[in-house]
Amino acid sequence: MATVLDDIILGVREDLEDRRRHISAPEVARHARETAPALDALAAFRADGPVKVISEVKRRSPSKGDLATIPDPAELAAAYEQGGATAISVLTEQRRFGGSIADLDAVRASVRIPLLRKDFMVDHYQIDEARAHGADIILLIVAALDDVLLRDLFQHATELGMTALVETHDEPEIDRALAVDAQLIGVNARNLKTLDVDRGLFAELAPRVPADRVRVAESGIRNPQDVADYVAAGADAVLVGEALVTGGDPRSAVRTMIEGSR
Ligand SMILES: O=C(O)c1ccccc1NCC(=O)[C@H](O)[C@H](O)COP(=O)(O)O
Repeated sequence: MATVLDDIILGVREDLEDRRRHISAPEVARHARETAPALDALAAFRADGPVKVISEVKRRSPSKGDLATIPDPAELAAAYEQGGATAISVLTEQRRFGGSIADLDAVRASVRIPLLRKDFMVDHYQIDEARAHGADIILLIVAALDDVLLRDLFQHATELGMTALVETHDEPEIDRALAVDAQLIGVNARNLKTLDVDRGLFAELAPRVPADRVRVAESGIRNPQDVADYVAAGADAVLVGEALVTGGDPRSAVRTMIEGSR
């Protein structure tokens, strides 16, 4: 039976073919190479100081439906940056998350910190697009890729000077992330096949990720206590969406999460 992740990727591939008909792959690749160099996201995550927060622009989701309208993603991202976010994640998938490449452009124009294009990457074209629109980081979901494609997309991002956030959900996926030499490794508490969230998963899996890698706890983070728990379990960074877009004061929410983890 098809999983939620399978369905999302089916739609992503259809939308990708549409865009490819409008702007050819060589053209997007040329734009990607002509764009100002990507910011060094790894350096930002490895800098001294408290936990790093990746703050997400997220309108809706398969698990929760509508979360926030976010009429001005640039304003939201600026609030995140003022609150002390290390990076901004922009969900660009349209069908299930209500995002777009236009959101990426708007956010890029409003912040100076590294930008993650959060989407379901299956093709060089999407990585070129991400770079051409100012993203510094792309997401690679191990569960969505075979080893050959994972390595190929990882190498392509690296060649463009980008950082890949390689997302895992179990031990074999961590081993696959390590096999491509991923430096930024996410453990998603949300199972993308069932949408169940397990906040205890990070603590179980983190010891398998070498300490010289940046360990990111993703999803289901509700408050500063959750962040503190993840830091105690070895997280260098957390990725937060829903709690920030629904809380009403994104700037203080980011700041409180950082302060609460000290
Ligand atoms: O959020 C979902 O329901 C979802 C479902 C299927 C695939 C991906 C999904 N989310 C993407 C993310 O990874 C999250 O937006 C991100 O980790 C933030 O999660 P949260 O803080 O729980 O909003």
